[in-house]
Amino acid sequence: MAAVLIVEDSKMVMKVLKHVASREVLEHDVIYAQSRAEANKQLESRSDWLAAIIDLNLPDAPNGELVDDALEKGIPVVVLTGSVDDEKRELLTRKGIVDYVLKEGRYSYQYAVNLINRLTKNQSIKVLVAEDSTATRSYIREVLKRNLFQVVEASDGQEALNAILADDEIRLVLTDYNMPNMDGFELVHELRHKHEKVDLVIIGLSSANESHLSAKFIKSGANDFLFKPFSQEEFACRIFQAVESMERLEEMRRAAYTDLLTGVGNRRHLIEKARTAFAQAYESGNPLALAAIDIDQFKHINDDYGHDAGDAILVAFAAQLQQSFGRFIVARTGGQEFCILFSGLSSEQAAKMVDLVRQQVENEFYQTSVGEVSMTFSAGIAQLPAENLEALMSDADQQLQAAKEAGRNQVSFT
Ligand SMILES: Nc1nc2c(ncn2[C@@H]2O[C@H](COP(=O)(O)OP(=O)(O)OP(=O)(O)O)[C@@H](O)[C@H]2O)c(=O)[nH]1
Repeated sequence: MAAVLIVEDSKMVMKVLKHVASREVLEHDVIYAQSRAEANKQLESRSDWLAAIIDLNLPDAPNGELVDDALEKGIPVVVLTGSVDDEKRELLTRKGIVDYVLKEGRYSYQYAVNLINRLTKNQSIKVLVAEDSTATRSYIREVLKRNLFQVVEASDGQEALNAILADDEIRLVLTDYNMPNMDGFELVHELRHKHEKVDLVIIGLSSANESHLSAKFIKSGANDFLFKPFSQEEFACRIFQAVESMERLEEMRRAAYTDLLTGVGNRRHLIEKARTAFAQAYESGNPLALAAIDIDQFKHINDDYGHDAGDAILVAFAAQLQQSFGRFIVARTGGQEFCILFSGLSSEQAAKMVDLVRQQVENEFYQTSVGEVSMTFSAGIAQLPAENLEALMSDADQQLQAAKEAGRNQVSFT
């Protein structure tokens, strides 16, 4: 667990910071100090610092000396300051801090702490900078690195395109317009053939005297644009805003495709995945099977042990399916019904795998708040050819009914 240092001499401000940090910074050790001497002792005691929030004026460091100490150690710093003017802003930017926050009340402390969480997430975001000017590229790289992003660089559009096609982890692209081999618009066009706005955020860079380019960037498919030259402050704000909206969309998409109770995929997830799996199976001639799985006599379980116990069993069973069939597509498609899409397997091969889990389940007890409960399930499995997912599901359902009618706790397949 990396550490975050918070240094503030005012007891009242520290109280607010502690309150906010204890609620918001959950992934790190948060260490507090009230002076430069105390903070430096802490800084010496370990080396895994993620970042620091430091008051610019401390009794034993009245001119930001502790900010310099931390920056010298390569620790990203968010500065707390009582006032700011152009001169101070310029000085702080030159020092290479992440950001400064005016001590204006609760919201500003919340903002400072949020920046720590932003830095944490930035560590796993890869950004590609496509820019032919070495000076601008290295300026952008420095600002991105200061904010803990991973940075990949390209000096023209073609190089950028190749890098992105070869690396799925690139989530954000900053692209200049004027570049050799392929310009920024062409790059955006090419990228939008493959990546939607939520998968890959693109920000165009254009000079203020070419203001028409900004709208053209957006029309070509960029998410946003920035006029050059930009201040570090503006740049970071725009990047954060773009990344946060990507994360929000991602979260919405995840929620739309996830079953709320069990956390496995829902019917929509299955339908979405099946579309690609069907196309691949028909193209390659590889087999594809679908299992419809239904817990036996689930109504009795609810009646005998209560709805909460029923829910606990659904959660545990879904986790078991996910663990056993994680490399395939697992979805909860109804109350006590689950489906598994087996790409590359015939229904006979899938049936063997499902039957192993069936045997495991019949010999197991599930922990619930009212004690241990045992259960069984039945499964029906069908395979291609089928016209579409609905037809395959209907074939699998017929097999499931056959398994139920034959006495439950068994697997039937075509
Ligand atoms: N606890 C709980 N129960 C649910 C949920 N969704 C559906 N059920 C219950 O699942 C039961 C399904 O009952 P039936 O369709 O009669 O099927 P069954 O009792 O499993 O019987 P067979 O399928 O014939 O073996 C109903 O009692 C539903 O209320 C859920 O999210 N949580």
